[in-house]
Amino acid sequence: MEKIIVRGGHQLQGTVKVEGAKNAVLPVIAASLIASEGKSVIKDVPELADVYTINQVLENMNASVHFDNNTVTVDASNRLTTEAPFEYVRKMRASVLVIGPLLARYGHAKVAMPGGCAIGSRPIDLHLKGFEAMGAKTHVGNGFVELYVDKRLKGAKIYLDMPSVGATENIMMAAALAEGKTVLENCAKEPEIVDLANYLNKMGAKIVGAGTETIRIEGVDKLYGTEHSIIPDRIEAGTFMVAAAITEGNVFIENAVPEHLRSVISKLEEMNVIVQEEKNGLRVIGPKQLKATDIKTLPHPGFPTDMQSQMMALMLVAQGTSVITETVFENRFMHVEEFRRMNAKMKIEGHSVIIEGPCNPQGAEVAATDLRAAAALILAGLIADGVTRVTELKHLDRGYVDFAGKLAGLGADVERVDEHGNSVLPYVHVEPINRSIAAKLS
Ligand SMILES: CC(=O)N[C@H]1[C@@H](OP(=O)(O)OP(=O)(O)OC[C@H]2O[C@@H](n3ccc(=O)[nH]c3=O)[C@H](O)[C@@H]2O)O[C@H](CO)[C@@H](O)[C@@H]1O
Ligand SMILES: C=C(OP(=O)(O)O)C(=O)O
Repeated sequence: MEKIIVRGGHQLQGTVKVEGAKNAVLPVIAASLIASEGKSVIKDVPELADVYTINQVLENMNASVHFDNNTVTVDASNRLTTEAPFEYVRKMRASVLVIGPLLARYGHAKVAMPGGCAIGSRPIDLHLKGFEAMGAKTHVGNGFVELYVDKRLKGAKIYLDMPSVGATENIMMAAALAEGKTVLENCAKEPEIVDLANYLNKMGAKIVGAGTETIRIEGVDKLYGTEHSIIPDRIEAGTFMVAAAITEGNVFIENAVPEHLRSVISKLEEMNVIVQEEKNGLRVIGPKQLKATDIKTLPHPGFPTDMQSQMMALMLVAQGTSVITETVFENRFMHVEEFRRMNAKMKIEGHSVIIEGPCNPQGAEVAATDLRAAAALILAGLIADGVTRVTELKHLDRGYVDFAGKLAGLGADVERVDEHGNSVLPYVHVEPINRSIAAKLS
């Protein structure tokens, strides 16, 4: 079993470059299924396990997919099959994003039910309600959800009970090729929604209002392959902002987009961190003494749940009592137990965690419970006394390209090793063919 070994006590300095956003590229690749003519060329694609998974989902449906040099090319002009089996959906919930494109193009989609995961139950009822409003019939059975529509989806007025990112994306993709107009209200406003709408519009769709709470979509008859560059990953950027802050470092985070990170910047500033906007990125300077604060996770532009565990690591060493309240996912505190193994003083009360700081973090053997928890435990390791060993790196590889290598490049003592303690190449440097096989097997 591979581990990341962190020896704490190094200030981070230098420049780190942010990759394309995982949460933007997954729906964009899924949306490529909708182009019945021409190739889709997607640039600035990060080499993540999740990208390999979504590529396999598409290949399994008979689309031709090529991934090289941070560019994914999809040719979906063949006749596709319309099923996504459990082996993919189990690994990555975003696999359900193929439903919208398939249903719109073929009037049929069959996808394994995603089930719960380490951060909550994560149903897809809002996706299904949206498709049903557009005329689809839904059947759930034998672990699958199957959707049909006679002839073509019809545009509809749809109100989302909550601003779900995935439901907004799935319905927007379906509506792009539906007959007539769709008005989607109370939708998610994340930058990744805007990126997907821009991509669909380049394919020939007519979508306005993405990034606001009402999106209007005029359905078109056909969509075509196009070229698109993925926006930078605001969560990877935020994670490195915390890395700089927690180590009293001074790091330039290249490609970080300040407009995507307002809530994170504001909370870091409340904690005494200096954040400077520079050309093409953000500089973050960690203070001698961090100050406690409170955070409530919310849909964008509120504080992102995907930054919650990293901020918890920062609060361990802040002066005073901090409170984090999680409102997006029902159970995203699995990492609290792992932080406690590192001497954190934390208490869970309902949907909140109370963190008594500053503690004196101690190195320990800890297990990543989800993707962001993996990063957060490594961040805590950067300032812990002694050695921290983080296992369950399959979570980390879903969302961070060479996290250990990038931290080491900033001066951290971080190394990825195999079960014998030998240094190993990060996921990104393993030969593509082996990565692809590894993704299939894991
Ligand atoms: C690949 C991707 O982009 N993942 C992101 C996406 O996940 P995802 O799209 O799954 O997140 P959603 O915004 O849909 O989920 C938000 C909340 O709504 C609930 N819900 C959602 C859909 C539904 O049909 N019914 C329902 O009850 C979920 O259980 C959750 O409690 O947005 C999340 C919230 O910002 C991020 O943490 C994830 O990193
Ligand atoms: C929860 C996350 O992703 P996913 O929705 O793909 O599980 C995340 O990126 O932190």
